Amino acid sequence: MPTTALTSQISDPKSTHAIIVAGGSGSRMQSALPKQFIELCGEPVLMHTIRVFHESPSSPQIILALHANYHELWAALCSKHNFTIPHLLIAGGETRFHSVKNAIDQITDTNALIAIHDAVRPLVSTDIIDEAYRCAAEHGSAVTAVKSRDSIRQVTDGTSTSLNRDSIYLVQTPQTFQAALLKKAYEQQYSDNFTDDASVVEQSGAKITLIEGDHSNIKITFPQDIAIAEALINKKSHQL
Ligand SMILES: Nc1ccn([C@@H]2O[C@H](COP(=O)(O)OP(=O)(O)OP(=O)(O)O)[C@@H](O)[C@H]2O)c(=O)n1
Ligand SMILES: C[C@](O)(CO)[C@H](O)COP(=O)(O)O
Repeated sequence: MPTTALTSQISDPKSTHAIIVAGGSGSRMQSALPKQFIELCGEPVLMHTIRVFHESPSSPQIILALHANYHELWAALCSKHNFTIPHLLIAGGETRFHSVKNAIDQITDTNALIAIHDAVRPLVSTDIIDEAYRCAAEHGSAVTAVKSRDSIRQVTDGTSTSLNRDSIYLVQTPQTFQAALLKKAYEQQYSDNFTDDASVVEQSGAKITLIEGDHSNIKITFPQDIAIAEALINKKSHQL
């Protein structure tokens, strides 16, 4: 039996985890129900997002960070929609940083790969999820980003100057990291400059690797984003 050849064919499989952050209140959406629960094509935003991760070949273990006040509502919605995808439900924190930190604390395997994804980006694709795990395994990090389609100007002291848009990237999620790197970064004190996971990891001294995102992977932030997301989901389902 060619044991050497066989062993060399098996790539070092690491456990994969996906942290879905849903601990926000959605103040910019101005709706009584936080935006992660709003129905898109008949199902809450959050269920669309979790399903994509569940269906990705990387098959991550899913951790959902949700404010404790909404755990009962989530259980009721899962029952109503017959939603049975396995996931660990934990409490969200005061900010996105604190929600991520709570979730990271649940993962003990320091060799794991951890993707962090906004619950309110339901249009992520399985291809991007898998590529992010692959790239993070190789480089330590994989942060999804797209080039700006608009021209860019920077305003300083009331004067605007044109910037080279080819050097500007708009950052999305998933943001995927080797666990040891991410855990060390999240031991830092919270700062208001931490707008995403890449900024936390970068501050800890690690290099960030960008991967190609998708302009369709929108973050549902304002009321008009619901109609845009529904149109994109309908388009996607017609393509299948
Ligand atoms: N304390 C928080 C705040 C935000 N998030 C999550 O981080 C993601 C991106 O945040 P954002 O779009 O800003 O969501 P909200 O904070 O809910 O929205 P807003 O800023 O308009 O209040 C969302 O999935 C949100 O639920 C979180 O897990 N915990
Ligand atoms: C993490 C993020 O989605 C990357 O674009 C974004 O930074 C979240 O920002 P927000 O201020 O919480 O909307």
